[in-house]
Amino acid sequence: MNHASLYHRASAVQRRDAKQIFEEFYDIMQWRRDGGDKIIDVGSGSGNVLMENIYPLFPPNFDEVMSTDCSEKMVEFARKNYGETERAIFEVLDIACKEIPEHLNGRFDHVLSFYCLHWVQDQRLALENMNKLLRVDGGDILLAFLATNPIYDVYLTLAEREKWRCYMKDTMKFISPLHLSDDPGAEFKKLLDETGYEDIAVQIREEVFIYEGTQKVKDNIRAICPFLQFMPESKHEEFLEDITICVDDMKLREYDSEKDDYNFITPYKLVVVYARKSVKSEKPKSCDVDEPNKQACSTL
Ligand SMILES: C[S@@+](CC[C@H](N)C(=O)[O-])C[C@H]1O[C@@H](n2cnc3c(N)ncnc32)[C@H](O)[C@@H]1O
Ligand SMILES: CC(C)=CCC/C(C)=C/CC/C(C)=C/C(=O)O
Repeated sequence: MNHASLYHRASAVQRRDAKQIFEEFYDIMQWRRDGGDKIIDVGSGSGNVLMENIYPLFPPNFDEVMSTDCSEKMVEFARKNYGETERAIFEVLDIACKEIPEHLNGRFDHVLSFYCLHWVQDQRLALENMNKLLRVDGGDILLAFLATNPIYDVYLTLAEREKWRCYMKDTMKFISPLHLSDDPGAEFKKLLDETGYEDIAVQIREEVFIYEGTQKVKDNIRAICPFLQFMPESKHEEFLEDITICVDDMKLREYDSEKDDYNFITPYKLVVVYARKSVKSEKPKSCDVDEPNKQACSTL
């Protein structure tokens, strides 16, 4: 995704969900007693959700928030628009990178990520990297991302059509890894169990968002659709029009006679995750503890 200014204007559902979830989980997050919390946001995009909707909700004595994204254009846009905000820093970070940059290892108390992980095919690696970002003695993650969304079914339909097929190769690469899962919650919980987390809460929320007006839904799709970059700009409007017709075929488009326009009903499944970094207590190295039935030290 690189359309920072488009996304900045067309991200209402993302703003709504991120704010609601952060407010909901605020009290169970492990804020430091002495303040000084370091927070990283993964996949911040244009920065508006983090800086305008989440930042004002941080505890007053937090130390720093790092806004990150794999897209240099997004990070540049966020830094340009929010770079003067105190205690806010901006860095490029691909959460599915092979190795977390050394200066980020074990630096943070909290990892946040909203509407990003459905863009990441290797979610196991992403969770492993998030774990490395957290300080060695603990920390927590708060995530929200899509399991399913009707836009993915639209992509799969249009990718079969002769006129769009050549622009929509590797369609599955741009669809949430959990979109076709029978049990997205169990699948993701298993990943968390296997990547060093505990006190895990995974919820699959059935949500609905209504885009009022054809232009509004096209703007939102234009902001996030990964296939437009592969086709000439002269075909964009036709592609977007075909999407709205496909949505109509799915019975998700409703005519509003008062406005002489359409509303677009979007039922989606949102994965909401809270978890804490597992902190293995150091087992005593000594074997001189005289306890009954104590196993031989070799098995410590
Ligand atoms: C839909 S935007 C979400 C932006 C913001 N978090 C929000 O809630 O609106 C998804 C962002 O995730 C970024 N992204 C996708 N894959 C990523 C990855 N592997 N590492 C970091 N960011 C990634 C995209 O560049 C894009 O800016
Ligand atoms: C009815 C219908 C298909 C509406 C389009 C909904 C829409 C714009 C979904 C975007 C989902 C998505 C990938 C969001 C994101 O990553 O922020």
